[in-house]
Amino acid sequence: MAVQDDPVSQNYVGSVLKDTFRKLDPREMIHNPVMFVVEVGTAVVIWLDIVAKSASGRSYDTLVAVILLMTILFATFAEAYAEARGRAQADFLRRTKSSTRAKVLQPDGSTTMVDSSQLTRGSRVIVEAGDMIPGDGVVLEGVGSVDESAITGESAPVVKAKEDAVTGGTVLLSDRLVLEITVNPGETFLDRMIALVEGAERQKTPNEIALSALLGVLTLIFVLVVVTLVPIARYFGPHAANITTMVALLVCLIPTTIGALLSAIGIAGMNRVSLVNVVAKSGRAVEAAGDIDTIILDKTGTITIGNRMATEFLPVPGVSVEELAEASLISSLADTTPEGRSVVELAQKILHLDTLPEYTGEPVPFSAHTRMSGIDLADGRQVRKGAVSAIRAIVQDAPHELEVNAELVAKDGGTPLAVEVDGRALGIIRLKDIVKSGLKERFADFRAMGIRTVMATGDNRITAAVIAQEAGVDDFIAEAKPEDKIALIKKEQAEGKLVAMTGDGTNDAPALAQADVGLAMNSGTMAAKEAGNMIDLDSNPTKLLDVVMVGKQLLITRGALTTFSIANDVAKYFAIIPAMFAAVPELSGLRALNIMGLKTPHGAILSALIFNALIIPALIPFAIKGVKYRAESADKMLARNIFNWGILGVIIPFIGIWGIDRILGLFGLA
Ligand SMILES: Nc1ncnc2c1ncn2[C@@H]1O[C@H](COP(=O)(O)OP(=O)(O)OP(=O)(O)O)[C@@H](O)[C@H]1O
Ligand SMILES: [K+]
Ligand SMILES: [Mg+2]
Repeated sequence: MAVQDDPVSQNYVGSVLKDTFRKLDPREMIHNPVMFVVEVGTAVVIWLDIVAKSASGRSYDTLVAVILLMTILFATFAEAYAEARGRAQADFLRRTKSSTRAKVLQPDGSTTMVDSSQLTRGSRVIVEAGDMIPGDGVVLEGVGSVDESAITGESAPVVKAKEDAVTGGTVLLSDRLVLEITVNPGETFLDRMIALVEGAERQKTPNEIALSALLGVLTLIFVLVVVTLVPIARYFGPHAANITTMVALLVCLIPTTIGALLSAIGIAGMNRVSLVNVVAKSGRAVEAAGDIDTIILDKTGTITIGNRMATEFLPVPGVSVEELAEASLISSLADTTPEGRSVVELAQKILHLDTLPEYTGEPVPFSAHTRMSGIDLADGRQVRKGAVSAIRAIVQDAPHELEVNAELVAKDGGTPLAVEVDGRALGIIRLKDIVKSGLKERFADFRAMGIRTVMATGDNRITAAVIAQEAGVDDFIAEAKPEDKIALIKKEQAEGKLVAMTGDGTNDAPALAQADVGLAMNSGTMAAKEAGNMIDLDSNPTKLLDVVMVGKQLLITRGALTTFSIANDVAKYFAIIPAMFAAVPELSGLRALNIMGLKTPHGAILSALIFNALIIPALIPFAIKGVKYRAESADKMLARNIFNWGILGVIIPFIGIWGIDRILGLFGLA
């Protein structure tokens, strides 16, 4: 799903403008202490210096009031614009959703047609090839391929079988499924997702609250500084203590730049996550992603490409390839995993079978706990395939060659599956594991940022070691059951680290909930999606790496603009203080501070104030797009950003204020 380049099209201009003014409401503004002080200051200037002394009609006071008003409007605009972009993305998602007719299965087996909006949790529906899936649910019966491109933008169809989750709005391409609807109207996954992207549930994140509080304290200190300056200025003559000038000084000194952009930066961070097709359930999750110390990735599907294909049968002595192939085929007849299907295909090829043979029996599905799958045939035979250690535990005296062949496969980075019938090991199936391209570079980037990558796999040690080495992860754990993954997360967290992980199965749900950032796959089970704090609509596990990047960028953007904002105020201090007291002979020493050579006190104050206002819209693009950054350690990044944004933050206003002063001079205002 590609969101158009500039989602804030003409439709949004009206709402952005309306919101810009609506946000002036002091009851809303109070949540932003810095801008609230500006608003109060503006009201004071308008009241005392313009309304009360309206006869005088001094253009200086009026100009200051207008610039102050613009400063506040730029701030409310930044937030309104960021929100509108989020809404535009939400509308885009909503357009992909449409109402359909659903075939509801009645208890007596008959079907009735109802509108999809009438389906409730527990409704059972039948979906046939070509039908749109009428709501979020799970598959009860059948196997079919589903086109999820409306949701994910991914054109390759996804196979859905019993217990898989399906999403309303996607289309069944083949076969027939019986579904159980899992949500009530208005609560579908898409509904909730849209509400989230729309920012309806947006709350300030802990870091944002901490930074706002800090900015609030800083503002309070400057209010005290300026208030105590009033009697001093009065002493030197009433002119210097003009209320308008005092308010202008205050507004220049308090961190208005970051105060104006803080909220927009947070909203834009969530928007950027949704631009990579990930829905974050909270801004907090995006922020946590930026602070991650350890990333836990599973092997199959994340580090290696998802469908491991069977490529070879390696029988033990005394067993023919055909015999092993047949046992493998039988063990996989009921196995709907990509591994199972590829075993069936390879066996069919070797046995020259065009159609599948019929066997009756009780299927034993694969589970990450038993690490095997198979079938209990009606004739009494028990056929199993699975991880070599799991099979070894249920056979008598496995021949030495089983181990030798398993190692052969593992050392090649493949997954060996052992096959047994009634306690007799027949041989090994080689599943090919292919490491995804480009991962090594990404893991190197993370290492440079000080983030550790750990692969957690249910596979054997040797395969795990080979794949870990090839992919370039920092560490791995092998033969891990789901609870081992949780234990690993808890261990890292106990050391004070923030952990991110990705997963798709019901098995992964507890680990997703335990992790600080749990990215669930949209193709995964509902349990996993409920447990995670982010959902990847493309179901691409490597997306976690993008999410961490977006989180980092959010934190750096906030840090950079905070540094810039505070550095900026230094220059404004040098512009205003000498100008304020320029007419006082006793303070002629202050003239040395007038390094910009500003001509008149009013000109200096207006220039500083205009610069202070204009820097806000000038930085909106950085707030929305995020500042540029590269993969490096947190320390280096901090140092570089303080240098760039801090030094620039001091220099730029000197140039800007000087320039504005010259322009005002042309109009006789300075
Ligand atoms: N369909 C299957 N039938 C039988 N055994 C399987 C099947 N799929 C996997 N296995 C075996 O069970 C082991 C554990 O599977 P599990 O899904 O826990 O881990 P994995 O797929 O190897 O790696 P990851 O933890 O990264 O998903 C696999 O390594 C493999 O040996
Ligand atoms: K300021
Ligand atoms: Mg697996």
